[in-house]
Amino acid sequence: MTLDIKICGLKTDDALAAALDCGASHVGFIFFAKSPRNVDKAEAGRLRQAARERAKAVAVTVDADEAMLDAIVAAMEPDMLQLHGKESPERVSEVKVRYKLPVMKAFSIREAADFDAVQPYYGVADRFLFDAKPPAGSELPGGNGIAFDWRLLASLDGTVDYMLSGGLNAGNIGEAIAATLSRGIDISSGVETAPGEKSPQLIRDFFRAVRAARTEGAA
Ligand SMILES: O=C(O)c1ccccc1N[C@@H]1O[C@H](COP(=O)(O)O)[C@@H](O)[C@H]1O
Repeated sequence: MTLDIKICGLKTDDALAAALDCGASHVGFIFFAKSPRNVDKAEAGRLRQAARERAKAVAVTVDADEAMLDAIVAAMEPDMLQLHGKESPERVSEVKVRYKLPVMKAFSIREAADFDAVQPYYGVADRFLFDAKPPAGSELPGGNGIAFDWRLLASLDGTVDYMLSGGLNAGNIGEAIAATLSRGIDISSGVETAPGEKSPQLIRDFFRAVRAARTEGAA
């Protein structure tokens, strides 16, 4: 089974190049003013050019309105939208119709009951993303470097297409892959030296750890 790998929160040419050279399937750009990974729309548009034909460019937004989404889509021509706020199923549908792009809907998970919120989005969102609940006081709905209990994912039907995120890094990705049926993984702060500062070396280390885990799992 292929495993999609998304490196999120990219802002620089060197980090983007490392992600693409390592074989990232998705590269993510954050449009959320409070995030240290927030990127200017035009700059994201410039960066995403390098990803064409190599990886899917994902625009990450949080409860964005039409004006903001219109501007992002026009400036960077994403291949996919990641909705990381409290967008309702109706809102997800509207966004899909308006932009004719696949939508990945993010959910915050801390306990089994948090998966109850997912049900209304089946058949609406193209993919799910399961991230940890932000810690109290955090202004970020994602990118907090916190993992949730991956064993909770066992309650999901094996056919559910999701990306696993939240607190992944080179040290725990082997355990995460072994513990879940995830078809995709998504990492941001685990390949940073400081909030918003991506490290090409940590990106390479992460891919090396993924490959080692996959080789081990296949043996
Ligand atoms: O990374 C951010 O700053 C961010 C801001 C707003 C919405 C989502 C954000 N990031 C998402 O968080 C997860 C991964 O986080 P981490 O690996 O735990 O740091 C990923 O889905 C990002 O797209």
